[in-house]
Amino acid sequence: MTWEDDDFAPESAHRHHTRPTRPTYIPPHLRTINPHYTSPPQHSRSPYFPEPTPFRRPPLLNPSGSSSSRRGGRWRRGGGAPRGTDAPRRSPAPRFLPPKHYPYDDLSEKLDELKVVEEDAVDGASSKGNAINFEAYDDIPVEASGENVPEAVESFGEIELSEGLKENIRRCKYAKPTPIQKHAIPIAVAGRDLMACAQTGSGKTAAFCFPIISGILKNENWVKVAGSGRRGGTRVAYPSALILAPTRELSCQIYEEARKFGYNTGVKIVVVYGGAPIVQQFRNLEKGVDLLVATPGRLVDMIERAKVSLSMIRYLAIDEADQMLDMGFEPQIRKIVQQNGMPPAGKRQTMLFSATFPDEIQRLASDFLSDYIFLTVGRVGSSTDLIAQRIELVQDIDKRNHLKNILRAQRDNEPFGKSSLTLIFVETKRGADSLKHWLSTSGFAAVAIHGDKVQMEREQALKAFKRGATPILVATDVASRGLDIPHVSHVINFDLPKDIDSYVHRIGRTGRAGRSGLATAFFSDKNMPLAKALAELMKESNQDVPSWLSQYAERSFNDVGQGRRYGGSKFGAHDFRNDSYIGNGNSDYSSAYYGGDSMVDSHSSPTRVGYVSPTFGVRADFYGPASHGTGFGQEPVVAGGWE
Ligand SMILES: Nc1ncnc2c1ncn2[C@@H]1O[C@H](COP(=O)(O)OP(=O)(O)OP(=O)(O)O)[C@@H](O)[C@H]1O
Repeated sequence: MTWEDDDFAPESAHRHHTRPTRPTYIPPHLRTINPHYTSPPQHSRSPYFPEPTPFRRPPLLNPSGSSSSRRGGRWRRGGGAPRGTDAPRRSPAPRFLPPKHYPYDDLSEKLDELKVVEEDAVDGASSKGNAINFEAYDDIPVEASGENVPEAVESFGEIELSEGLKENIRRCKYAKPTPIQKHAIPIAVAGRDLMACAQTGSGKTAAFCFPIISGILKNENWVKVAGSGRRGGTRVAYPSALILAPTRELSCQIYEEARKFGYNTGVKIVVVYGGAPIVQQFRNLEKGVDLLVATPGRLVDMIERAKVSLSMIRYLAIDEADQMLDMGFEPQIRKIVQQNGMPPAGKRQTMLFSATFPDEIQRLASDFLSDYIFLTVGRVGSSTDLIAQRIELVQDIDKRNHLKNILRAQRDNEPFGKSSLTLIFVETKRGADSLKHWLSTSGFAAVAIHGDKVQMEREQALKAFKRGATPILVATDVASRGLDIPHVSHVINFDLPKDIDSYVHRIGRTGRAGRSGLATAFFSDKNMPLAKALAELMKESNQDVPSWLSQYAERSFNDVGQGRRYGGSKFGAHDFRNDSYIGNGNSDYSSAYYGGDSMVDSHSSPTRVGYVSPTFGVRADFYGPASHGTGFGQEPVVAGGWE
């Protein structure tokens, strides 16, 4: 079984992480409400990103369990277990009580906020365009380390991209680069290897596609040699660029995006992924391919059948790179990158992207890179501040009713006839089918997607969801990464994942590209070990942490230690190379800037000073037609919303 065929159940390789001390980054739109933030705001808060309304409902636990989200940041080691009746009575334990009263009014408030955001025009931009709200932040933490880091740019015009690509960027209505694009594209265009981290929905796909497509176009002679040829009677594809992604759906999405960017340029783009008829994919390859997008399992299959050769690869991009190198899939990636004739690091250009990048994975990944630059835009492993997060204490037995009530409240609150989309994550494939069935019989049109579904079913489910025909999608983690579905306004973690990175990616299916989003999680006693990481993440994202969660966080830390399996903080991940350099006198690495305060490590010299300014926010267009349609003779793309 290949890994794109399976759901992701991160049972292994969870490791210990330490969290560097950094001043808390407060986005401008929240600064006025943070009592600890001293610098004055640089500009008035954007009307399009209103302050999250604090959730006023008291937590569903006994009143003795009070703690402040702002005060709950100190974790003590040691101590006894709170679970079960044998727990030592050191302090009053927060008790799970069945929810008596659901905070639906809060939910309505949040959804109201979202609607305001969605309805307002941004800078007079067309509701159909990909208008970016550049006032969403005026600064964002950026860290770039490595030697001779190329300068960031403020506009696409400043970057040496091929003309055909620039034309397509205009067609896509990408008026300005997003922060990750401002930094990553110049680095990549300069031919440097790159390990890049940026928050979910912040435009990483274009950040690796643009340099690759431009590079292919600039090296047309190379392209002529690549493409396809014959070996021993069979036709072999010789792509010059390879993009690897973990799931079939994400591969297809990247392919569609790349096709938009490569439109009318002559760059041949092909996708291969498991579950779809291989013969058709052979045929596509035989027509020649410059840029191949692939899932690892199907690609290995193609290589073994001598349908693809990697010997001409010049550009390699791995999306969701941390996941691609975690969970036992590393051998498959090594096989592709190191054992099948691909030019070695240094002879090819390698770019790794993700929103989360733990040190251990960085260490593994560095095998594939040469003299690379480590770039983080936004806090690594952090969720975007555009997502309002709610954590509710709900026991397993109560979850379905609780969900039904939330969905009902949401539906009652829909003013436009067409519902916004709700993505519900569950733990197991069977759980997904069962919940989908129950929702359908309870009057909520739902579809399910998971690794046991045949590809056709997966595609149909996703399509129905995107169109809004079935506005609820119940999914396992197979849908947690990368998928860009613009109208997802609410992500519900019916079952919380076991590690915090999965949570970050799951909730990142909303609040994308500058839009606001809402993420609700049902926290049951099973999730106790995730409490600490969850509370920290919420604090990092300027969310109000329920006092009961802060209490659990302290307890789970004491009981479970920092086991990575259940979270283990990865926040503030940084170039792991700095760890080894600190103290040995090497000063080549590291610069880090958070909000207004530069934090230059005394052991290192800065390679870049300043903020990304301005940054990024797309005018949300909930109920409009496809906002990503290219309008130049292509099928609507995957990211097209209501197709
Ligand atoms: N410069 C830009 N201007 C306008 N829209 C953009 C720009 N760059 C990207 N987008 C849009 O932003 C959305 C999110 O981009 P993308 O899917 O690449 O995010 P991501 O960072 O890869 O997210 P994830 O971490 O979830 O994979 C897409 O709909 C994309 O079309």
